[in-house]
Amino acid sequence: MKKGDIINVKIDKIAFGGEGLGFYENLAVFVPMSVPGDIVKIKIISVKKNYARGLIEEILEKSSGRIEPRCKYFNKCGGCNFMMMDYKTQLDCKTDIVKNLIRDEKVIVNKTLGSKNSYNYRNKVIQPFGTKNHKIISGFYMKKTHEVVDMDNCIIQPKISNKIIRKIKEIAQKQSITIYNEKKHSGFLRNVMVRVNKKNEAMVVFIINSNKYEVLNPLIKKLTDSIKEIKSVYVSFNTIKTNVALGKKVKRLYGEYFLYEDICGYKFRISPKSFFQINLFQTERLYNLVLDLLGDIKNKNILDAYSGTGTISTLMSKRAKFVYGIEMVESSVKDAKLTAKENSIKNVEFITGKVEDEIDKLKDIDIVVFDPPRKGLDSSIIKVLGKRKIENIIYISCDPSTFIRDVKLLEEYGYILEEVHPVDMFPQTSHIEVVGKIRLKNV
Ligand SMILES: C[S@@+](CC[C@H](N)C(=O)[O-])C[C@H]1O[C@@H](n2cnc3c(N)ncnc32)[C@H](O)[C@@H]1O
Repeated sequence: MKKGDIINVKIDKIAFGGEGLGFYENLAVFVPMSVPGDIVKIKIISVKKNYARGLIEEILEKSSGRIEPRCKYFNKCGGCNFMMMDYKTQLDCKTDIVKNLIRDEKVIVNKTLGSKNSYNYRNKVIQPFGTKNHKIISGFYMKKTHEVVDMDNCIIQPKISNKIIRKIKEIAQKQSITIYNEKKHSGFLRNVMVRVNKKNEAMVVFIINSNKYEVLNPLIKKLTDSIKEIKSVYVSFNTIKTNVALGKKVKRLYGEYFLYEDICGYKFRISPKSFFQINLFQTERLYNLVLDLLGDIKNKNILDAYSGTGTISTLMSKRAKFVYGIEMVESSVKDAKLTAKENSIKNVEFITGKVEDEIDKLKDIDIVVFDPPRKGLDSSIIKVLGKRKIENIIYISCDPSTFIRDVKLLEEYGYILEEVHPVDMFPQTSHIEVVGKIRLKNV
């Protein structure tokens, strides 16, 4: 096989990362945007020793799970790479991907817990601005480029987020606000972040390429006058050449300091820089699943490692003897401490720092709940777990590949993975969240 060849292939399943996988003369062929059961005519774009990749030229036979994507930007944007599958097929594919990664009959892999709202769920969005024919546009970057797709309505975002961003573009255009040019590193307005809570209240953060924000004042006045759901406006200063949207410093320019969010009966504060789960309905289910997997913890000291704004710590505190939270983002820890105070919770302590630096200092831990970022656990943490022989671990992961890597390393120290629950936090996309229950052998 060589680049440029046109072949027909039947898609058997979806591989980790979201691409369809079929076989052609025993060679694995990956096909983006395909659905299991599709028969597709593809053009080969690369050939390696053990596999090839090809792009769909024509769908010869449609899978029964294939649907017409509801988003008009689907072909350009690339963010929702599962939107051409019906929701049941998306969930089945996610379960299958996790099973294929784990490849161990002894581990129970449960069916993926689906989301009631598979659209309009994404309560935090950051969009870059751009210009096209002198018109201000915003959206997401076109697949594998830094070119902004001009988008007025992203259907996985809440309607209010779309409305706010449309209004910002309209006002910014009238007020001749300049837009950041990545290549020249010039222009003022870089991105906007909108966070929305269950009550449909919004926080808007303008990310600017300047240390002076005053030019935003008339825009904010017009925006907040016309959209009453906006409860808080911040500016974030980001004057360096970087792909990271938010700058280090933020300043409140209008309204409240926080948004409040209700989760399982507790009120949590959300600040501009704090991590907060992006699909709220599923978050409650995720957290309840964690509580179920923990079982009876009334005599247990628990560590909530990577605790964010202290959501899981707070929920566990009701049942546990004591809970420690470790989190490196200061504003998140501040939010967590205030939540504990406001809810009169006495049996929690939040520590600002890196998990890898702090975990071994806590000597009385019975159980650990990990919820790390995509890169998973630092190898030094695995070594501490090996030495300390923690009886139970709950591991929440937004990247099953690093989750499996860490599980394999823990197995060398006598831990076993008992069960895994995929939870669909990110409908329409190939992203998968899993919760694993891990325990020490013979305990
Ligand atoms: C996936 S979030 C989980 C937050 C929280 N459990 C929740 O459900 O909202 C991961 C968190 O880990 C924090 N973080 C990333 N690396 C860290 C590290 N090395 N040590 C401590 N916290 C870290 C991030 O700031 C973020 O708040």
